[in-house]
Amino acid sequence: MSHVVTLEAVTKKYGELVALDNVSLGFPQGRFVAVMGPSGSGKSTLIQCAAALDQPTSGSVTIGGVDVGSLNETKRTILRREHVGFVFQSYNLLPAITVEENLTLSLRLAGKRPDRAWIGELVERVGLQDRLRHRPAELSGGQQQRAAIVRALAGRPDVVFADEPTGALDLRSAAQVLDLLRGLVDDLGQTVVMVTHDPAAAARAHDALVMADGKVVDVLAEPSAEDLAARLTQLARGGLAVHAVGGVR
Ligand SMILES: Nc1ncnc2c1ncn2[C@@H]1O[C@H](COP(=O)(O)OP(=O)(O)OP(=O)(O)O)[C@@H](O)[C@H]1O
Repeated sequence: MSHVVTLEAVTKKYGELVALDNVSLGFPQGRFVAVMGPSGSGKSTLIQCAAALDQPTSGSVTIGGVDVGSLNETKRTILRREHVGFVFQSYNLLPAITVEENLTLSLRLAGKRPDRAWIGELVERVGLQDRLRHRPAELSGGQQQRAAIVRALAGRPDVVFADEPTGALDLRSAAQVLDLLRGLVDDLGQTVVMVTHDPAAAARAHDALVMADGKVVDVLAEPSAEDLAARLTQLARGGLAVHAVGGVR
């Protein structure tokens, strides 16, 4: 199985605090991977390092075959722009421009010509054809998040990192966003890595990676919400038994 992003022995320290502790894993091409774990377990730090937003203290990260540690800041920015898409809990659409302009802004700033046919296909997939000329504030939260997903995919990234993408949404909108992410993986072969606190959301992923104390302590293939909730409860009580490893190395 080829990996879009690989971490080898990645450690991230903040002073004495070890936020990531010698983590080695790969995010496989065309899989939807959820990252779960108690607060402070290192989920955000893992994603920040895996997405080249932050540098590990030691170890290496490879994105699309490129060793991130070998790049200077400018080249890292270009690597992120060309290979990585981001979806945030708070959508992060610019309020003063239309939805359509938001979808292509970062491509245009990078001097790229947006692929209109591809973006049109994505817009249709997320059902926002009649919302393109509106400002983001005129859309519901679910619609704004669906627009943010189109924006993340507009440049055909190798991997999309989604940080609590359903955290601000009601149940129905959250389900639509999760269906959409899963469909992008199953139908288009997109690779998606999603941080979530919600076992039901993580259960829509192919694999769920469970973190505790800066380590990956479980990888559950085709996880159920019940199994994940039980595992998180166990971790909250201090249990660290290591379970069988599935599709994510
Ligand atoms: N910039 C920073 N400076 C100092 N400590 C940090 C910094 N960022 C994270 N940490 C610490 O590193 C550890 C891991 O934090 P991280 O944000 O990765 O956890 P998390 O699992 O994403 O938590 P949450 O679910 O609450 O968002 C925590 O102890 C946190 O306090």
